[in-house]
Amino acid sequence: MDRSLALILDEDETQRVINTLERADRNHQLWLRRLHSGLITGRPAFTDDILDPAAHQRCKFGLWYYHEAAGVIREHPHFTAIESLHRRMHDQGRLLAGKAQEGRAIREDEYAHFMDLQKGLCERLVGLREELQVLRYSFDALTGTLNRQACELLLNQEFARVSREQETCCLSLVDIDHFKSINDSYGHMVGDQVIKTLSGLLREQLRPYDTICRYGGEEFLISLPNTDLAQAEEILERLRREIAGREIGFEAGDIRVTVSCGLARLDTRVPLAETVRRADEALYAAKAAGRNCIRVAAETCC
Ligand SMILES: Nc1nc2c(ncn2[C@@H]2O[C@H](COP(=O)(O)OP(=O)(O)OP(=O)(O)O)[C@@H](O)[C@H]2O)c(=O)[nH]1
Repeated sequence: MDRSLALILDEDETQRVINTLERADRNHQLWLRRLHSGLITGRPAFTDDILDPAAHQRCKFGLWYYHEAAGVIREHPHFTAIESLHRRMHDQGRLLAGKAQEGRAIREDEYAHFMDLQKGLCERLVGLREELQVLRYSFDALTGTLNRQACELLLNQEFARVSREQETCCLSLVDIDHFKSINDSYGHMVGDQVIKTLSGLLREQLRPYDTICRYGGEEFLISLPNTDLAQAEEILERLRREIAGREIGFEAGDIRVTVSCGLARLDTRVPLAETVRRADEALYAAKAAGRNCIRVAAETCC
């Protein structure tokens, strides 16, 4: 899964992008059928979206690619590769159509080149669609944040990136305090709404490039890229204060919640699971210290 997609798209937006991509693909298949039909029947009546030198921009697929496709997927490697393949395929298709119209024979290698470009384009479209489908099932149904499976995938990518670029990154586990008593007092439905409201607060308070995922029932894992421990502690402290100061309004009354946070610097010298374990230990220490506070894991000693 591509990290940039996961950070920017949400579930509805992902579905919308998948729908427009599928429509563009269907339109491309229709275009391909018309071209082949003209080549095979010997009665070619090719239209402008085949013969025009700018046909790759004027065909329905081109209109999707150049005008409609959502901004975030434009950066994706599959998406950028599609441009060149689609344009070159149109160039080659125009050559084949021109020959057919003039009654000239199409060489085998000319046709094979066209089909290679079409195959490449098809592979890239399938690849992009598969990534979006994976992303579609990566969101937690209640909160709309990433689910645990997606989070583990992203964290592995983050781990590789941080190792490669020698960047600093911190992980934090954030857990609602005494959540059982909220369920017990107000019922599970209200408990669910508290979890949902908290995830909204996390998104509101954190930076767009921070990753938030629902790691367990009332527990969130946050990844803070490009952030050292002191900065991360400051961010979490602001977050903790903001949450403790908010009243969440329900029919049953206003509810205040607090959170405890365990924080650890991502250490690329040890497996990723080790950093998550240290963050979890720090969270346990925050609970033991009375809750509504942050504890920072000691650095790994090697
Ligand atoms: N409403 C709701 N409750 C959940 C969900 N997932 C887990 N829980 C409940 O969350 C509660 C967590 O309780 P504990 O692990 O004892 O923790 P706590 O009461 O928050 O206490 P501390 O973490 O020690 O402050 C359990 O009662 C779970 O049933 C969920 O998705 N919705």
